[in-house]
Amino acid sequence: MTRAAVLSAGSWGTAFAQVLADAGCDVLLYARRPEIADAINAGENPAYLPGIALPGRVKATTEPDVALAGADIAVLSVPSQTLRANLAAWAPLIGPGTVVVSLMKGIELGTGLRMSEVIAQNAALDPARVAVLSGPNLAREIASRQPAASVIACTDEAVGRRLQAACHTSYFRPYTHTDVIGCELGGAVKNVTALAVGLAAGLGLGDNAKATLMTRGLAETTRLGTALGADPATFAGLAGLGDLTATCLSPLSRNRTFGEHLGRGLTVAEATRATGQTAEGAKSAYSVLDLARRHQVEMPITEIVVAILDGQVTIDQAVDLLMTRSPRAE
Ligand SMILES: NC(=O)c1ccc[n+]([C@@H]2O[C@H](COP(=O)([O-])OP(=O)(O)OC[C@H]3O[C@@H](n4cnc5c(N)ncnc54)[C@H](O)[C@@H]3O)[C@@H](O)[C@H]2O)c1
Ligand SMILES: O=P(O)(O)OC[C@H](O)CO
Repeated sequence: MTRAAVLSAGSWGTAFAQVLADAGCDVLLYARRPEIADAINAGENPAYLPGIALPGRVKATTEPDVALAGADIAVLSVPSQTLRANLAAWAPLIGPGTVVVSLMKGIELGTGLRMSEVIAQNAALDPARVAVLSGPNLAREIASRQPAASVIACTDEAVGRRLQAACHTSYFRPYTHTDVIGCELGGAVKNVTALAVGLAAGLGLGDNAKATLMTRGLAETTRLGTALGADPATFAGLAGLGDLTATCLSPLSRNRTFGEHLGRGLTVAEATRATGQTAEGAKSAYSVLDLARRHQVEMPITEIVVAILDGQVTIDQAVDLLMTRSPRAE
């Protein structure tokens, strides 16, 4: 039987632990707080997924070494900006035969690194042993066993197929891919676009405005991805358009919700508190913009999101700035 360790027990880590268990894996979930580990061992994670009965095959521990000992697969699911610090403790515990899977959708501030790059560098792993799972995967829907598909990207196709088998269930359909760069960028940048769509919703703008932000957001994501070596076709797939659609349209999305709070007039601190869980786009907007500038890629929506987060422009001014950009061909 495949042994999977999942670190940590937030919304997506817990939901994906259930997917792995339903697919037949033996799963040990690492939780930082003992009360969360105890609750999971009693069959629920009320802090993150209240009302979801977890399968008995999902067990929890507060000891990362216990979770990782003998694991065939180590799944990492923490806020992106905390990954490096977490890896300082976890990397020495990852066994030589373990394959690492990133569930995270963010770009590291300061370095511009994708999460798989942070893992490969800090755990000294061959990139062929590091995979990424990304797609339209709202944790609450998946925890409720509603149908969803996703992409497992790994440069080693055989590793990708092994992981695919380890998490394929009647309600979760993973596809394989080899474009790790494209899948990771699709997941990280859609959070910034969803934040912009949330801003538009909070401001009371209509569906034309939201559709425009989504389409032009995907265009700027594709430009950045292509400049960084991704296959532009990836952005039309589940890890691109698929995830963008789910995140921008769903009230379950924390990034969209965060933007909506800002659009209704809350400050960044207030919107962060009101959202409660990780809204990666609030940080990744900065690292994505930094990457874009380094590669001379124009990303007007990301640029405006950063200007709003920094308080340099009001949301009304932002709409004006986007609408009065010089006319061009699509
Ligand atoms: N929730 C979703 O629907 C979903 C779906 C797909 C991808 N993701 C991605 O998965 C990653 C994790 O998201 P999530 O929804 O599980 O987040 P979450 O806020 O629900 O949980 C975060 C988890 O990380 C742990 N953690 C470890 N170190 C931490 C630290 N220093 N500060 C704060 N928390 C720390 C927390 O204890 C918690 O278990 C993100 O990159 C997110 O974009 C989330
Ligand atoms: O809740 P969000 O905004 O972090 O989005 C969750 C997932 O990434 C959707 O695929």
